[in-house]
Amino acid sequence: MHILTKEEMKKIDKLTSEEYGIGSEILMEQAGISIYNEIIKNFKKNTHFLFVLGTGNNGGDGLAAARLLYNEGYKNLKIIIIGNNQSNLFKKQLEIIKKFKFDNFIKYDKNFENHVSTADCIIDGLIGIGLKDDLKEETQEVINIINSKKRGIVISIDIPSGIDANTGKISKNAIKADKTITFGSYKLGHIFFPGREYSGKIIVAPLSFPKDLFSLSHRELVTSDMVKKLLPKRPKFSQKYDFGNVLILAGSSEFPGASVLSAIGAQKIGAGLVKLITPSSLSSSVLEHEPGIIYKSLNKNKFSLRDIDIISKDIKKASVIVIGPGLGRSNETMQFVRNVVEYSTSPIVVDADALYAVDALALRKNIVLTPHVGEMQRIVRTDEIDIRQNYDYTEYFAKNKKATIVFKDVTTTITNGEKTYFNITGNTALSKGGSGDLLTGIIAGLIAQGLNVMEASIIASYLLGRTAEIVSAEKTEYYTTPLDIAKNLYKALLEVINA
Ligand SMILES: NC(=O)C1=CN([C@@H]2O[C@H](COP(=O)(O)OP(=O)(O)OC[C@H]3O[C@@H](n4cnc5c(N)ncnc54)[C@H](O)[C@@H]3O)[C@@H](O)[C@H]2O)[C@@H](O)CC1
Ligand SMILES: [K+]
Repeated sequence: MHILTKEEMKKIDKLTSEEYGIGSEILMEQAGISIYNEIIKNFKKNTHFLFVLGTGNNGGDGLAAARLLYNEGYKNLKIIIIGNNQSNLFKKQLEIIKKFKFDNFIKYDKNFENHVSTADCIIDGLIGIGLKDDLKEETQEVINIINSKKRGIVISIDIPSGIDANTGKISKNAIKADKTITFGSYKLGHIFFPGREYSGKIIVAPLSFPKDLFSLSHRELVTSDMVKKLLPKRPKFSQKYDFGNVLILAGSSEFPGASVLSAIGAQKIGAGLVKLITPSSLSSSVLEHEPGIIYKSLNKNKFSLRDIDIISKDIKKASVIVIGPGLGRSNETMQFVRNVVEYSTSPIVVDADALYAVDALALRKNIVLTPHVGEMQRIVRTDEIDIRQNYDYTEYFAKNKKATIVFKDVTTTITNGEKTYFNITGNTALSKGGSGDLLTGIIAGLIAQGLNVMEASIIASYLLGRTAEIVSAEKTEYYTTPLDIAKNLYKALLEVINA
């Protein structure tokens, strides 16, 4: 599913009308029908509805839905219109609903609170993708009353009013919806916080938009279907060398655990051979978890420059390298990282401490950087931009550095600067030390099986998040650890494969 900016949505709207002859009036009627259909599935005819509408096309959709309900015998409907500048389509919808003899329009006055608190269902059609600048005071007030006095269910049309469709940011205030019915496809504001939270459950009504038009967006949501299609094949006539060779250069005497999780991740996702080389022997516990992993310790505290000579054969043999988890950040180790990246031509997953060397690395498209929020903010070297709210900056950075980035956050951004995928599976069970190391290993294990770095990152992010959801449904988000997730990865895999 493509994820659109408001500009892209407007362009698709325009092309649907101009190139395909399906005009905005038809689309608005369809929007109304899709809201109507969602409502009649869930509410009886005696339900008390309050439609709170602006005067743009978002409000027009609301009028269409209200009229359809009224016509079908839903008589307890009140409509309140906020604002003056009526769009042409809004005016038309207003004329139509009046022809149906609907006249229960209420004014915005001191009784508004009462209308809000007695409604079983409030439909928010104040503002959609047409939000401009900061919310006007009156609109802020209306939203405040709805959020604080509502008793019933709140359904937003297209996007909760007050949420910027391009960023998910709140403009002064925004409706907290239980459900949002959007049109054509997701907008970016639905998947970035706080918009994602304010949207509640999101339903996408396709309307008559031609599917081909959505490809004008280079951004997509990672879905189970997508993951299923991308999963590497495991032909019967094969052997371990067909599933690739993962080399993990990770760990130190100070941080021996991270490398273990990376190695387990690579093994559990199906890599043919996983070799973990660590400086310290403290990571040998990996063998208790997965004796199939090849483990080698250099019997020292941390990697340093000359270690490249000892492992050069391994580097040549590797179909993919992981470098970073638990390395520490000493100068010598950073030099080691730089040398490995220069020496190898294979795909490399650069994570954690190795990201500290990023400025000095010769990056290329088959190098994946996997920063979390703090690391990402640091590697883009600017405090002026809140990187969590500026996916386009992450895209720009990837393009500029010619690398692939997996920016791990509640909404994970996977981008090479040309195509971008957002993953929204996962929960707070992942906000724990070690889950990034596990992800890194899973990405590498998938690359080893022949996927490109983008494909591997898409699948790994989805599966990690989905497994966290499945495991914590049983064990809670408090209790679930990266090792639990690693051991249960098969559950998300089965879910995807059997879907
Ligand atoms: N784009 C499409 O293809 C389709 C769009 N439709 C609807 O049309 C909407 C977009 O319509 P419009 O472009 O008319 O815009 P909107 O209706 O989303 O927004 C304009 C309205 O919001 C008010 N507004 C904007 N900024 C404000 C602020 N800061 N404070 C207070 N009020 C503010 C304006 O006064 C106006 O009443 C979509 O969200 C969707 O609901 C649907 O009819 C289906 C098809
Ligand atoms: K809205």
